[in-house]
Amino acid sequence: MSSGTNPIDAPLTVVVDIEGTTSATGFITEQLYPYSRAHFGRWLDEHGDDPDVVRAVEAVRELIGEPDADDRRIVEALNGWLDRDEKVTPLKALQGMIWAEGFASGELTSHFYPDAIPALRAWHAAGHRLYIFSSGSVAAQRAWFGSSPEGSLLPLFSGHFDTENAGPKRVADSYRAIAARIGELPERLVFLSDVVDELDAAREAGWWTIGVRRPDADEPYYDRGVGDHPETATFARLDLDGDRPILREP
Ligand SMILES: CSCCC(=O)C(=O)COP(=O)(O)O
Ligand SMILES: [Mg+2]
Repeated sequence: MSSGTNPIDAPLTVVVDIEGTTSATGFITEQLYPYSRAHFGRWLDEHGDDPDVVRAVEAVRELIGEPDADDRRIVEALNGWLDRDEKVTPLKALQGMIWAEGFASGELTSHFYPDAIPALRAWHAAGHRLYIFSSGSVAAQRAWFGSSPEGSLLPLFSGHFDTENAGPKRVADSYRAIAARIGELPERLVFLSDVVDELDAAREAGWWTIGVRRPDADEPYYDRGVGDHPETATFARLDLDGDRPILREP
């Protein structure tokens, strides 16, 4: 993919995580998770023939090793993963479909830290390409960023990556796949996340990393910290003007 690679003096490309980075984990676990829990059964009833739902249900059956699992058992498995906040791809796929409906009807709203939207807008205006890499599915990402309190932020983004189209977030090959997909050299890519294992994986792939540690983050994320990655509580400190990201003094 070197033909699509940005020139070395082009602005750095920024890839952001959502939960714990642009947005509060507690908001997602307290608003979005219960909403999906309340709607899994209805969704399978009403959309069971939709090819995306069929694919997700088959993936659940395979993961739980029960090829004949009925809808009741599928919902039970989904809720079990939700209870343990396991970022399982078919769970995230079904949540994304359900949340998209919730956002469209106005039942759901999204949350962004006060520094996140101004920084994303400024980086975009300065010519940085922006992408999202989240365990939340692409459908969930589009619904979330499409319904921000300041209107749709989707025009700011050049693309979306999730565990289905890129791979697990704690695996370096997922970051290599993203770099290849967007035609960018690893040293031109900056990843922002609250999870140290994700930051480690991105760095292993040759990316710059910034650990985002929000003061209001729930345990265990805040307590785990971001290891030896540069750390900030706010996007406002991030200077992307040079050939590497720099954190300004707070
Ligand atoms: C609002 S998008 C969906 C959020 C979600 O379900 C999730 O698991 C987010 O995890 P992240 O990788 O963004 O920390
Ligand atoms: Mg996160």
